[in-house]
Amino acid sequence: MATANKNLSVYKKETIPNAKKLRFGMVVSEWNSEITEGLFNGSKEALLDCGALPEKIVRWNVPGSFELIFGCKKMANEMQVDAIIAIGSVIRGETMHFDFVCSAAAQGIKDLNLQLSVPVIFCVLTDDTMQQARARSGGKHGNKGVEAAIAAIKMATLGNS
Ligand SMILES: Nc1c(NC[C@H](O)[C@H](O)[C@H](O)CO)[nH]c(=O)[nH]c1=O
Ligand SMILES: CC(=O)[C@@H](O)COP(=O)(O)O
Repeated sequence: MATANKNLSVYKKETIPNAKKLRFGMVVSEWNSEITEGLFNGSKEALLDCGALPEKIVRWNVPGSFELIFGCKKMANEMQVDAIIAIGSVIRGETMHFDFVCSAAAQGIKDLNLQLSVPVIFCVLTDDTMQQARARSGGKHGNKGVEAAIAAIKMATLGNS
């Protein structure tokens, strides 16, 4: 199902475990900061809505989506967190760089989920246009940051119920 047929911000709160005991890491790319700040705000608001405590959410910034990989690895190794949300926005330009950054970020974060003991949630928008990115970071299609927050809670409590 394409995003266009699903609002990214919709969740049934009663089906989400309470997050009050959970600690979250959020690694945020500075590239396309209008978009990544929208993703971060949506994600943090959803975590708080589901019971997370502000003092149990730690944020680090990295230059771009490629650096999300090292930033998440460093956070997992140095901070006591139950899940990490990797937030980025890659928007196609004139060259193939888009393809390499998107692929590297996806593969790198996938690899972290194989290597680390904490889940790393892929909250990286990969859009052809700024319009598409705005639509998915709080616009008409909702906010992928919300979707990522719910995924983080579910993965942090996987197997507990
Ligand atoms: N063009 C975008 C980038 N490019 C930068 C890379 O992510 C990386 O920081 C650089 O290659 C140095 O290692 N990053 C994004 O997150 N979004 C883009 O649209
Ligand atoms: C995703 C990118 O790196 C891209 O936005 C950079 O733009 P360009 O391909 O025109 O150099």
